[in-house]
Amino acid sequence: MTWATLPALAWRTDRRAVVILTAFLLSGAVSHGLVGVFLRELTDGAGILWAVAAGAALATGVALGRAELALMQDLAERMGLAVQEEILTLTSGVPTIEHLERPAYLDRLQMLREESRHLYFAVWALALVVEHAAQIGLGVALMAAVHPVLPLLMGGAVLPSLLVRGRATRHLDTATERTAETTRLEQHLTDTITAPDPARELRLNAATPYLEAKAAHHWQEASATLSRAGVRAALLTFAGSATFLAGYVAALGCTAWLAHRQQATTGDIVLVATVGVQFVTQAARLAFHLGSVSAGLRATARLAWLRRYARPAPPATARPPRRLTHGITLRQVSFTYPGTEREVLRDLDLHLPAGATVALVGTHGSGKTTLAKLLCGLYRPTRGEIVLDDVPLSGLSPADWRARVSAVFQDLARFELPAAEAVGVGDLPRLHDRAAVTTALAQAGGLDLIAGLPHGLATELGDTFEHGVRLSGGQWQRLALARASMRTSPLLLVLDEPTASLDAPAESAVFARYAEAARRHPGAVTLLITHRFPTVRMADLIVVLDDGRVVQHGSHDDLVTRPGLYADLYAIQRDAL
Ligand SMILES: Nc1ncnc2c1ncn2[C@@H]1O[C@H](COP(=O)(O)OP(=O)(O)OP(=O)(O)O)[C@@H](O)[C@H]1O
Repeated sequence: MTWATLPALAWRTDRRAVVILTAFLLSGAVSHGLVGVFLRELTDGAGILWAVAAGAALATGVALGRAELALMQDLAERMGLAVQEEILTLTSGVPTIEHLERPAYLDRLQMLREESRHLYFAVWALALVVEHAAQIGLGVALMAAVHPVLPLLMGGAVLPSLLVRGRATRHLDTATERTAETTRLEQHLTDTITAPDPARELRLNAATPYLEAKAAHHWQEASATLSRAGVRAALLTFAGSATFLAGYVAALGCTAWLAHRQQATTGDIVLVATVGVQFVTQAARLAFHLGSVSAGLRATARLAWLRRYARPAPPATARPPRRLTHGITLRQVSFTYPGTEREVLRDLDLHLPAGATVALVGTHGSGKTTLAKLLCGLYRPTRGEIVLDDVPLSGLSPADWRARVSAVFQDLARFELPAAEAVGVGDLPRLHDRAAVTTALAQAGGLDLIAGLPHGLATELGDTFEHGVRLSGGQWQRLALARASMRTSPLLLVLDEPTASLDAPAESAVFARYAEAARRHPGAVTLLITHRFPTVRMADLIVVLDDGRVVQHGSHDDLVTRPGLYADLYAIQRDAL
């Protein structure tokens, strides 16, 4: 990322506005400089016309400043919006989801989202840097005409001051970076306290004060770090301003001395006083705006990181088969979540036959959901490979593969949309296809749910809308199931505990329908994850995971008679009934 990135962003947003703005900025700079010249001539007795000219120059400067302001505001706003849109597109375009689940990436994204606001000011600041630099250049020329030492006195004070201010900005940025995680934690706790879903549990446990105290602690920790950095930055800024002032006083003293020796006129003193004041304020503003520009540059650097990170995957070497004939095979697949040490899946060798309904069984944390995420292409195996018939999954474009996968996960999305759309987004090209939505709902057993809604499929769902209908957990699950049923020919259907809120017979009925559908479309694999054995036993193949390894696989009748984890888990559940 270079300085050119910011003007390039502005140029991309609106060329005409950039050209007009530059003309305004330069004319504004000249009119400000001319005020000093006119005042000098007036002081040295050149007549009333110079006073009028000084007033006109000042008025022009002010008028141009107003116009600039409006133009810049509009341009910067549009640029900020374009960048926000780009962040959203890039974030959602990353083929895997590790950037959404990994703290280090979340911190970077959080900072990018926050800093993208700096972009708004940075372009603005960059324009002002150009204006102030032009004004300072003009001031230097005018002072040099009185005596060459004057700009040196002023300029000698500018450089150290700019460096000091740069350090002040760096202090603030380092503090923001260091507090990113704490701020995120505080935000998470505050959201938890104020969100409607956790409210019940929080009230019953009376845990709100505890979470509030924890959030306050994180907030205090972050704000203490930030305010320490703020104080340091303020002291440095003060030191910078003092250096400027010293230069100004020295330049004015020097001109008075020159006037005393008849080497300068009284008008020159007025000129240096006027230009000097402008110089001091312009240099202070220049330093301030340079700080904003450098904050913007850091934001663009993070944007560049996101662009690199979200770079499209290498071109696909194959396309997904139209239907599976052999099935999905895992060869020595291992997986470690990025940023962690522990392998959560280890050396999996597994074949999921085409047309089969496969149940994944295992204790909590054994790796079932992780395996499902790998199969869906949401993560890539750390070692080993996944093969569809004879096509390696790594050779497919992520978008091509995901277009052939349907899934419901435990932490399903609650789309607060009209009911028809909340289901239809499962297959965007058929979002408004009422017949397809109804068929999907029938498959998920959700038709009664829709019949009970005040406006049927047109009912707005969720609490966000005033007239939105609040659904139960089980009802949201029905809709998620229906959404996953929108695609008619997925090669992989993943149902990861999508019916945990239903009772066991209702869950069995749902799975029986999906198992039946799988038999009718034998070119796909249906993967069930559930802890309920009446459902598990329906599967053609049961895979038992323990601590990231496949420890058993086979049919229910086969596994239940063999000593092992499956028989143990089955016995525990049977005895509990
Ligand atoms: N995003 C993540 N980052 C790091 N570790 C994770 C992440 N998601 C899961 N894990 C870890 O991976 C292991 C397997 O988790 P997974 O969710 O796959 O288990 P599971 O068998 O589906 O459990 P459950 O039956 O409770 O749903 C767990 O130890 C979990 O802590």
